[in-house]
Amino acid sequence: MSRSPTPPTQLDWLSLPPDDAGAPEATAPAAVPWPWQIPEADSPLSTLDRALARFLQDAQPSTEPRHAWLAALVSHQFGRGHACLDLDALASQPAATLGWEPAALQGLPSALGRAADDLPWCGTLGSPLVREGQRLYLRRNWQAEQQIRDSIAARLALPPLAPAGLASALNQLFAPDPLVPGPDWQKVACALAARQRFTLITGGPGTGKTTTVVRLLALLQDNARHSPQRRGQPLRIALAAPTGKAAARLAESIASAVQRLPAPLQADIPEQAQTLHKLLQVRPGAGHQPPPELALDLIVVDEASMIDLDMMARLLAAVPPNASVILLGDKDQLASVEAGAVMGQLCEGADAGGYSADTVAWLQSVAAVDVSPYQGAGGALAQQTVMLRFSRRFAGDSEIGQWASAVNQGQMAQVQALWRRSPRATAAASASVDRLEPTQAHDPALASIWQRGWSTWRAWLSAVTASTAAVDDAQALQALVAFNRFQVLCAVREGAWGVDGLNRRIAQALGLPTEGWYAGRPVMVTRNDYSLQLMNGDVGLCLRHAKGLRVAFADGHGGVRWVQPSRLDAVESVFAMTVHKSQGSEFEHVALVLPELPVAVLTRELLYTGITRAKSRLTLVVPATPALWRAVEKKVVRSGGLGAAARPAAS
Ligand SMILES: Nc1ncnc2c1ncn2[C@@H]1O[C@H](COP(=O)(O)OP(=O)(O)OP(=O)(O)O)[C@@H](O)[C@H]1O
Repeated sequence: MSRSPTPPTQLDWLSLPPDDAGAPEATAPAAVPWPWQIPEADSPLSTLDRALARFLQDAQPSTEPRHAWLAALVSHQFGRGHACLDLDALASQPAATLGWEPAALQGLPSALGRAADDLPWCGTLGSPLVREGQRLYLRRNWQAEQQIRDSIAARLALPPLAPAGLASALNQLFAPDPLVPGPDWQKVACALAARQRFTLITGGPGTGKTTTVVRLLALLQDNARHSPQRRGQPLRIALAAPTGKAAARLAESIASAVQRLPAPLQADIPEQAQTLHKLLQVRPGAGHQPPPELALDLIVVDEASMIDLDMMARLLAAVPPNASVILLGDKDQLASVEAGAVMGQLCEGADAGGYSADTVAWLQSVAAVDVSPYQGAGGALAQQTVMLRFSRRFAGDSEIGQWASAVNQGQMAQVQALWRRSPRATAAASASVDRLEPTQAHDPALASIWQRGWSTWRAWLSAVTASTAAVDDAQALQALVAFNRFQVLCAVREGAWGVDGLNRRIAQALGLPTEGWYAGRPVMVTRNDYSLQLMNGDVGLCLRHAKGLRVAFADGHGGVRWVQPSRLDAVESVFAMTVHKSQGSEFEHVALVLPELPVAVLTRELLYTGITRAKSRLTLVVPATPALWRAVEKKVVRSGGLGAAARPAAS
């Protein structure tokens, strides 16, 4: 079989150094038999995984077949979102680690971990693979982790900031609330973020991440305006999020939280947020351009759980070393689509706190908050990590909150009790969580869920389609708001319970065409389009505009952008979307549809993310309950070196 040349993207992906920087020289292929013992067609290894192994073998032949296996497995794990191949996990739990069926595992050689000891493609300057302890990386992932760790450590090592009058400002902004149990974590988060240049704030929906940050920004700006060193100059602040939708939502929540501040504190808080792609000038196909140098004093990034390794490394490199970085997110949500679980790993241990005696004493003195029950041996990062625990959205006996918490904590008995307690979806329109166990995808009860979910939007649509008048901007915005109140979320794309099939059947149930452009068609952009300024995940509605059929997108500034359907080459109907795509969005009412079988992607994180997209109503569509139980049991573990265990011990 001929050895195919390596595509340029693969070199880029390995982060190989230039030819003269120590890269292994190509030599004739070794005379060892190619090590795959399973037919290519049945192998869970992709062409790319094999190509990488071949490339390395060609460049620097090894007589040990297990070396090629290791290289292919590192690539395989990268493709599954892991930052590295965890050799311990591979040895102890190969099936769970690789996600392979028993038949595929039979082809796997034994003692692969031992073969990693003399792997020829790692260990030298610029080598394509890097081993750190029991973790084997593609060099680029290792570099990204290093950059993230170094940048965070450098920020945490700077002398603490000491905004004047911090204690009184905190007291002014955070009045005691007897309804909130335990320490005032919002006040703690604000205090810690004011003292150091890197802070992680994690919390479930409605726990007050935005409110806290807005109060922090008010406090810091007030301080800056009164600081003689700054001569009245406010801080330069940027707000960002990984997707267009998340950025728009952040801007909206910030604007509304600013309104609730005392008037003198409202000045100089930005109300525009941008995507990380735009801020960091990431262009598809542009290769690895150096990150821009951002001129700012502080950046707040929301939905940080969606940020992958590469993007986080780029972000931290772009922010000046003495500027503050505040990451907001929910550590328990689905990790990024691309490799890494940066937020989840950096926040490991956040539940327990792990605050040092110094931090506990400092918080007591400056914020009058007692976090001594959360004292522990966390490292420097733990001192700057806060978990907000009280949800004002899902407080008390909120059923969605109970579902979210039981699923998140893997409490199977509680999930089963909640399931039994939920009424059938069509019976009680007032229940905040209801459920349906359809026997087949054409179950008429499903059609009634879709019709009821979009009833306001459909009424609006029939009224405008009955009229010959064109739709104006205000009407288009109303239509988008009405449409976005309800959303069907699926765990998978394919099959009867996946996005593709459901989109068609929902359109039929609503009496709409299943193909082509028509007034009322909701679409989602599936690829970033920089010329149209549309981002992957943006949702628009096709409507009858004065110039003909146009797709209306909210522009994020209270206006509408109209785009000709013919210019949109990467869109799909969006009655249903995957839970992955829904990250960063919320809807009044969510119908969460599970597949019949417990497929690999159906995990606790996916369920939790889907459930928490619902603001006031959740309809669970579960054709077979074992899939639900299995998902609750299945927690995703992504291998990587940013977790607490890999970080330096307590400082
Ligand atoms: N300390 C507080 N006092 C009063 N209301 C608060 C407080 N903190 C948050 N809220 C209210 O709770 C709701 C949720 O707060 P916020 O939007 O800040 O949470 P979040 O964690 O950013 O939510 P999301 O999950 O939407 O990102 C808002 O209506 C906000 O006004």
